[in-house]
Amino acid sequence: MEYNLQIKLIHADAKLPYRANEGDAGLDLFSIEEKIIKAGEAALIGTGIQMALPKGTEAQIRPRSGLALKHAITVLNSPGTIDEGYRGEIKIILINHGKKDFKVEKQMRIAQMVIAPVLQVKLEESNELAESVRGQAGFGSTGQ
Ligand SMILES: O=c1ccn([C@H]2C[C@H](O)[C@@H](COP(=O)(O)OP(=O)(O)OP(=O)(O)O)O2)c(=O)[nH]1
Ligand SMILES: [Mg+2]
Repeated sequence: MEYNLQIKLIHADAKLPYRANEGDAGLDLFSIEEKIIKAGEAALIGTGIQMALPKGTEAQIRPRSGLALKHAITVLNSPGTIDEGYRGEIKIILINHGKKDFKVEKQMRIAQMVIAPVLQVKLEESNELAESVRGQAGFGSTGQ
């Protein structure tokens, strides 16, 4: 099934998210800013877009592997969460894990977003939890 994703361009340099190939999960997001991110530092970069996500979905902001591999540039809060009801500008927190400064250019594709379904749950406080085979074992309990 196809859902409509409304996008509003709010800046002269803003571009619609870019799907490189039909069927790709990720829609690339463009920077509207030119900014140098110093080695080891993070920066908030504007995309110049606002969105109205389809009901029952979120957008996940993820790094682009090419930027990560070639320049050690990634998304600090990956995956960033865009809530369904958020109508502000989508912004990306990039971090430079490399040893060299990195220049973000205007209209550079800096991250990608994946639209994903969100289960709406009703919270139910309970003293007795449904039993499971794993129980409380975790954090390496099954070995290497
Ligand atoms: O990478 C991101 C992450 C978030 N947001 C926007 C959309 C999201 O719906 C809102 C809040 O994000 P989040 O819930 O991650 O941040 P918070 O620190 O919990 O802020 P809030 O108290 O506003 O929920 O900020 C972005 O534009 N980019
Ligand atoms: Mg929040």
